[in-house]
Amino acid sequence: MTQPTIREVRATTVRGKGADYHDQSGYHWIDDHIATPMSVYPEYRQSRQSFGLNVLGTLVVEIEASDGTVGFAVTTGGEIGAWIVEKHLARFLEGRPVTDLERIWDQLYRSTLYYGRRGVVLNTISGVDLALYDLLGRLRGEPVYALIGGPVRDELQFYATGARPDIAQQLGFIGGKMPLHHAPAEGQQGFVDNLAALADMRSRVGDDFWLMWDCWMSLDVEYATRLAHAAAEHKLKWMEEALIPDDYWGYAQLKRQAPAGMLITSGEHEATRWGFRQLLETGVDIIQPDVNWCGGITELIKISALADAHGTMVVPHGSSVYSYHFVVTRTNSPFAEFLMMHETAEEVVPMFTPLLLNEPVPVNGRLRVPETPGFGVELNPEVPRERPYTH
Ligand SMILES: C[C@H](O)[C@H](O)[C@@H](O)[C@@H](O)C(=O)O
Ligand SMILES: [Mg+2]
Repeated sequence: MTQPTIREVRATTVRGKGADYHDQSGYHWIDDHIATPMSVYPEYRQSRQSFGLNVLGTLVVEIEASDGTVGFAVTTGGEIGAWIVEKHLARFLEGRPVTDLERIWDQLYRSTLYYGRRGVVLNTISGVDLALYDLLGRLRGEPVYALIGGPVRDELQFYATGARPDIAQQLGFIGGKMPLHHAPAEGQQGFVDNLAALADMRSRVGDDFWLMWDCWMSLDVEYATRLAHAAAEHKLKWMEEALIPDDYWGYAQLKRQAPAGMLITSGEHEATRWGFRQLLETGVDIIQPDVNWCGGITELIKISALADAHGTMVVPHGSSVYSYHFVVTRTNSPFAEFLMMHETAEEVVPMFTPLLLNEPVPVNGRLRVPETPGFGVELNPEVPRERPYTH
């Protein structure tokens, strides 16, 4: 039986919410005075959108096979990603067998090295790789998790990221990760306010519920060390992405200086097996690649094996069905992240809403990954998309 080949690759864009989940309108906890590397500039402290966290928008990659079957994936990339797909990457896909995942990934990565290596280029390569897996699953009538080794557990368990870990606890999640609100530039008052917020949440959830901080690259080693030691009395479980991703030396020092028992984690803005090799060698306790940003499933399989050899857990940054199909197949990924995209983090809503139909969500903090072919989701036809470039 001849293998279907790739007939056409199409890149479209969406503005507002979707895969660029920071692109919210109106009040949203995810854009409310969260510490960032830009916090050194007072005018950019209140809103991450003010410095452009939502400029990219959503990229949708569709790949049509010779028999008319279409697979797709969504990621953060917008028009830049669409240009890269249509003007550069399409040539390595069209005409090739759908099963050529490794060869295609290698050519996409090598051919963009002179301007890629991570960031929006790897987001785009990830989107292509995920669309290929979705297409292969649809062609074979299999969920993606069945293509990459099959489930090692019956269901996933989740911690929730958002402003209300106390509500996440009531909803059945195993922990709550809060955004850190004040960076070093906000001085001692910011330090005190950070701790007060943690102490307050600890008083609401009791001693055993996991509480974590997401520091979103906003700290330096000295401040992070002091904050970690001060947070220990409130049983902070992990301090996430304290430093900028390139400061591997800082992560190694922070890991050495952190209180015994407190986990140091990072990785959502890292990409490829080479980037994660550097991060793993710092000794961090958990790496958190985003499968929509690190290179897709083809690359995350390699990253996960490297981590496993280091005895390091892989808990992918929340990316809806794309991480669920991966996490359910890996023994060193014992739980997953669910990002609370409800504006006050008080309800469970689909992460990429309203972009996808049939997007599953955890119930009581747990989820059985659907057996539907591919990633099991469809594009919502009511969400307008544009195709800014063709080839
Ligand atoms: C909540 C964090 O500030 C980010 O918005 C989030 O995308 C990411 O860091 C996470 O770990 O969920
Ligand atoms: Mg994070």
